[in-house]
Amino acid sequence: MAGLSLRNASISLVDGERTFKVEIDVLDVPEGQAVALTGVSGSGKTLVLELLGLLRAPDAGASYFWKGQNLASLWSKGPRNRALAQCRGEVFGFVPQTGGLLPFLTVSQNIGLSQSLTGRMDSDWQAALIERLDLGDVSGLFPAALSIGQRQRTSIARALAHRPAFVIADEPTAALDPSSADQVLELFLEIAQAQGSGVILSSHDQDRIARHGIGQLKLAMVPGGRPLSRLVVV
Ligand SMILES: Nc1ncnc2c1ncn2[C@@H]1O[C@H](COP(=O)(O)OP(=O)(O)OP(=O)(O)O)[C@@H](O)[C@H]1O
Repeated sequence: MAGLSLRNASISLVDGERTFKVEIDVLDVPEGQAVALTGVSGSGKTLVLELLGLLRAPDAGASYFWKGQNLASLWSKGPRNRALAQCRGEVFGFVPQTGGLLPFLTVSQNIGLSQSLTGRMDSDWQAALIERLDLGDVSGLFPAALSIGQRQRTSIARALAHRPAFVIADEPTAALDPSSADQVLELFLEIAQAQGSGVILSSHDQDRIARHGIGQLKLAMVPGGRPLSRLVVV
């Protein structure tokens, strides 16, 4: 399969008295398609997105491949090694849950960041994103002066600007009203599809995901003693 292929992965968090584990037997993300991780709050959606985006190491024994490259092995030289950071920056674009914009950069500087970090400068594409995401009037403003929707659209533009193979978006519409959420999601999926990026997003809102025709992977808490969540096919 062309795309991301994760097998036999888990993430274990132990923090004093608190423990939490997510288990994933199989997770495939085809290139150029969108999938959504759903599940209740606290079921581990953000953790799995971080694992997929090389922001968090899986437990030992996981297999994680893209284009024949073993992405899981990139962690073997530590979390700050250059190959890991380079792969993360070049293959993925991120839309963090809170927007994650740098407060000291303007909208257009924030959007240009992913291009300058990867050396993929493309001012025409940057201008097209600003126009498509309706950010022209605010492109010179700093994030503090933006509405939540404008921040979210800026974050989406930044994640797409370097044309990553995959865009990872953590609850990209959670802070928006229902009609803006539908519009932003539609636009996001349309632009990602136009440039051939795969999209992996998380959402609480299974109805919205279904309405947009996005395939779903659900994280479900396993009943019983210890906090354990497992990915199930829905
Ligand atoms: N350091 C830690 N030690 C133990 N458990 C942790 C630690 N950090 C996070 N967790 C637990 O990991 C679980 C998964 O968190 P995560 O943020 O991935 O959930 P989520 O599904 O994205 O939630 P939400 O929808 O509310 O954003 C939570 O139950 C949280 O309590």
